[in-house]
Amino acid sequence: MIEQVQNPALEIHDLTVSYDKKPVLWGIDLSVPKGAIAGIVGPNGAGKSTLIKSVMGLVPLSSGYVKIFDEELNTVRKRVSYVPQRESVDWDFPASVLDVVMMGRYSKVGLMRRLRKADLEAARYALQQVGMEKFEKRQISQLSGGQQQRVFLARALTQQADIYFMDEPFAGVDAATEKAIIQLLKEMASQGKTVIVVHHDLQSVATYFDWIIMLNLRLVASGPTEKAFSQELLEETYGGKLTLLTEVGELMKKGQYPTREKQ
Ligand SMILES: Nc1ncnc2c1ncn2[C@@H]1O[C@H](COP(=O)(O)OP(=O)(O)OP(=O)(O)O)[C@@H](O)[C@H]1O
Repeated sequence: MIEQVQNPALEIHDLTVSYDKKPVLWGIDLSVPKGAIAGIVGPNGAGKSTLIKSVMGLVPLSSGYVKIFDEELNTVRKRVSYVPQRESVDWDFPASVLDVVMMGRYSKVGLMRRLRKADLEAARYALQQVGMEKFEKRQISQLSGGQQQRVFLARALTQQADIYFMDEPFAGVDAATEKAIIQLLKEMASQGKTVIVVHHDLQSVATYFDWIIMLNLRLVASGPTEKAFSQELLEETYGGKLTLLTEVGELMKKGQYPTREKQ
């Protein structure tokens, strides 16, 4: 089930990516509508992070192309924000919370311009949005995992981008933080921003995302969650190995699976 959309926020065409000549993504063709909150799901090693990295130009493409708002990445870079996996960052780097969030402004205003009072205000506002305003002077090495994730999100928010790519923003955060983050992402989407998130928890897919990308080396599905998030396609994506799949499938059959409308 692969639904293509007109005038998409993200378009990926015939994308193949290999590491050491071994393909990890194969012939991916998909598009994501503007204003969607899209989840990328698939088993470990399915190529989810690689998909985001290839969109961000961080890994070379063996074939294909990526367009964001119908443009090459370099043309629209200021409209794009990327939140990498928390583990991929050196959190021992000596910087305060405010420093890190202010760094987000550089991608908006350009490296050559000095940051102004308005940038400081934008950074503080972003910290408020993620409930971290009291921590602005704290060294980032002295934060918990969930607090680091919030700071990361605040940094992304200050970029005031139109499309956000986030690699597992809920990894290692507590339930309250996860709720706060998803609320914020939904607000962003309701303002027309497009949010694309690598996600692991299948139980929350239907409540979090209105678009779903199911991946396992090849693209299994890309479409509205209510159409694409089916037992059959889940089995195709995960090879039917997870017992969770059966549980999710049973709930869906009984009509008990939560949907965004019911939330
Ligand atoms: N820099 C790299 N060099 C070589 N192989 C890599 C590299 N990065 C990832 N891989 C391999 O590419 C495949 C896809 O990795 P990727 O991190 O994109 O998967 P993922 O779906 O995000 O996995 P996970 O759910 O475990 O985070 C895996 O087999 C991984 O071992």
